[in-house]
Amino acid sequence: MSSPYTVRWGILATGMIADLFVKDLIIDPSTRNVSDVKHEVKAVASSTSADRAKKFLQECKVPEGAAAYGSYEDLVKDKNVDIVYVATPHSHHYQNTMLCLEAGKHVLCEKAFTTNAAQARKLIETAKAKNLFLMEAVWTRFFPLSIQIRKFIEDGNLGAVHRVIADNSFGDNIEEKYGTTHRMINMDLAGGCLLDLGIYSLTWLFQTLYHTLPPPARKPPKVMAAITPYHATGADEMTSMIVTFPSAPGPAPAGSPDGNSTHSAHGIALTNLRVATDPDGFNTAKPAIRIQGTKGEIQVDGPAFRPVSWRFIKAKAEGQKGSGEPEVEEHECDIPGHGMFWEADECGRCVRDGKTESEGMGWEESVVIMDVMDEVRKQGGVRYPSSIESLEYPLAL
Ligand SMILES: NC(=O)C1=CN([C@@H]2O[C@H](COP(=O)(O)OP(=O)(O)OC[C@H]3O[C@@H](n4cnc5c(N)ncnc54)[C@H](OP(=O)(O)O)[C@@H]3O)[C@@H](O)[C@H]2O)C=CC1
Ligand SMILES: O=C1OC[C@@H](O)[C@H](O)[C@H]1O
Repeated sequence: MSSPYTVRWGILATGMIADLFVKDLIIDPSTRNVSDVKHEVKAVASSTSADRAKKFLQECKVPEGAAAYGSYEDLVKDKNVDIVYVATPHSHHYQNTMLCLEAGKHVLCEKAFTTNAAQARKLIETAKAKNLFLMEAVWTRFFPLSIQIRKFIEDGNLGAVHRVIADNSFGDNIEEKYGTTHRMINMDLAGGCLLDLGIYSLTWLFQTLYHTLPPPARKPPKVMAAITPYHATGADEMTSMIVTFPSAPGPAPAGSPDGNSTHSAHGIALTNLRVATDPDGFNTAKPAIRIQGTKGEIQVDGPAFRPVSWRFIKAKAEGQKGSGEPEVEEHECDIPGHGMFWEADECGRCVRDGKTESEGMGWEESVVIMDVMDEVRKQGGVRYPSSIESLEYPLAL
């Protein structure tokens, strides 16, 4: 057996998610039956101070030897780093990712990829020109659960998929919890539920209705949206989207016009900071996601960003509707850690194999999703400050 490929990581920022990501990186990959790649944290940078970076390394129990920097500029100069994980607020992804790419580093950038689709396109153009790997860190897509569900649909088990309903909402007293400056509702940091939480609802629509089609059959959807802004900052606190996909998995209904081998589907993507997916507040709603086809329904239990269970409920045949219990297949998918290591493994394999993008979360799909979010914000009248929507680089924010 050949030895595993070692992925040498640099960590840009030391906030909440960087902590969880690094703790996952240092888990032994054999605990998730992975033997072809392994991870080393080579350096961490904090824009606050080098001391903050040092403390972060200690708190995350990173093995001795990793460098601690007090600036992101220093991190990207480190020759021991191959790929940088960008874990700053949405507002800063474009500038920070560009910094890494310009320095010749591969990048895994947290969701939402950028503040708008134009920034995403520019980053991709840069990665392509420099032959560097770049991926939006939509970790949920790399869960075995997501892969199982996509395959289940691709294999035709749902028949024609006509509707997906996905919710990722946190019910909080926003005034008390976030005030006016927290990144969740701060317009200067591209806050609001759409980019932070709604991206997962959209992920479920896209990974089931779009990604399950062969690439030439994927058609960008149309969206109708409603947004309610937070009175204190203008960030979106309630966002509901109806997304129409012109082609969706499974056969077209009998009698469809000649040459129309496909059919459309509706996706309902919901996100909200005032009411939760689940009133118990832990977001474990059963289900948070419903994927509905002619042969039955997949239900995925919440939270939409970290689900561990799903079921298939078989549609009853004509004549049997309304009688007896439905046939149900239950699936449990344990996560040996937080679950961010699967996306990290994917990055490692792509870098090892000289790929610039991942099939699981490809560039085109990230851009189409950003296009949808741009349109949602346009319809809802939400605009971030021009500096954080700018394509200018470098720009001090
Ligand atoms: N995949 C997932 O499950 C999750 C993903 N996320 C995503 O991760 C990103 C960061 O979220 P999270 O870790 O919760 O955020 P935090 O506020 O906890 O951390 C963000 C970090 O970014 C750095 N930073 C640089 N500039 C700024 C600035 N102007 N204001 C605030 N922070 C700044 C800081 O690190 P330093 O001082 O060290 O430079 C800060 O600690 C977002 O894109 C979010 O959507 C968040 C939570 C879960
Ligand atoms: O990505 C995320 O998933 C988990 C949430 O707690 C967090 O706010 C969000 O950024």
